[in-house]
Amino acid sequence: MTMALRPLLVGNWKMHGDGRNLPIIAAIGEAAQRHPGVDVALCLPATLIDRARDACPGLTIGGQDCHAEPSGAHTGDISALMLREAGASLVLLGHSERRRDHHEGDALIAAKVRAARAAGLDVVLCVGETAEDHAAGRSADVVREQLTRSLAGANGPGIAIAYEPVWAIGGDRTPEPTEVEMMAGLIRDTVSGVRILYGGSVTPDNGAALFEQGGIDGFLVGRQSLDAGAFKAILTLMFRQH
Ligand SMILES: O=C[C@H](O)COP(=O)(O)O
Repeated sequence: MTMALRPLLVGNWKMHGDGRNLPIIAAIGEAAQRHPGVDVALCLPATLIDRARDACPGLTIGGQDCHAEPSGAHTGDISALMLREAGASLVLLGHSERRRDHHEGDALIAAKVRAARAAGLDVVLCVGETAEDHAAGRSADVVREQLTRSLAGANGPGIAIAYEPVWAIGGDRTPEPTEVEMMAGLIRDTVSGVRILYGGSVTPDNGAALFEQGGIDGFLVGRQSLDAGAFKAILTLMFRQH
């Protein structure tokens, strides 16, 4: 029998937000307290982590990337230990925007996963195929390979996998819930004991069907996490269905 895992809702603010947006974070923190059956996290720009931690002690705060080394001559980078010290307890790794903008490959991402776990951070590892791979019917192969190479054996409750088809991010297109369910099954068969999230253009409108039929444990939400009302609506639909 498969044990039900606690639902997890993660917001990713990407390179958005400054001190003026702390009230949004506080509103999300309050909503999270009212929905104790769902774990809620916000992955923020590093500049906001300590202020968000102070403003919302109950909310899980995450970073959006970390270096594979604990310290060193790496101008502009941030280590997992630094994120932890600032107040983060999880980190997103392998997001397709990091793979695209910084040419991150699976071996580097695996090293970052190891560094994050060694620093005591939970990890949300992002995987997903491009539009080209999707059109060619290679989604399952691509995701299986990314999982195997980027995780390098890491598994268990400190890891969540976000299935984010690259072609669904930042637009208004999502896969059918049945397609998400198939990929969630593949991920579950490849890695044990992890929570599985779907990410890519999630909204309060499409979230219910994806959550109900997608075989997932939650969402990784981009744009709609910058809008406290929309993010709370997604949280509410997960809570209702749990
Ligand atoms: O990390 C979040 C994803 O890239 C999804 O972003 P989006 O919800 O704006 O499409």
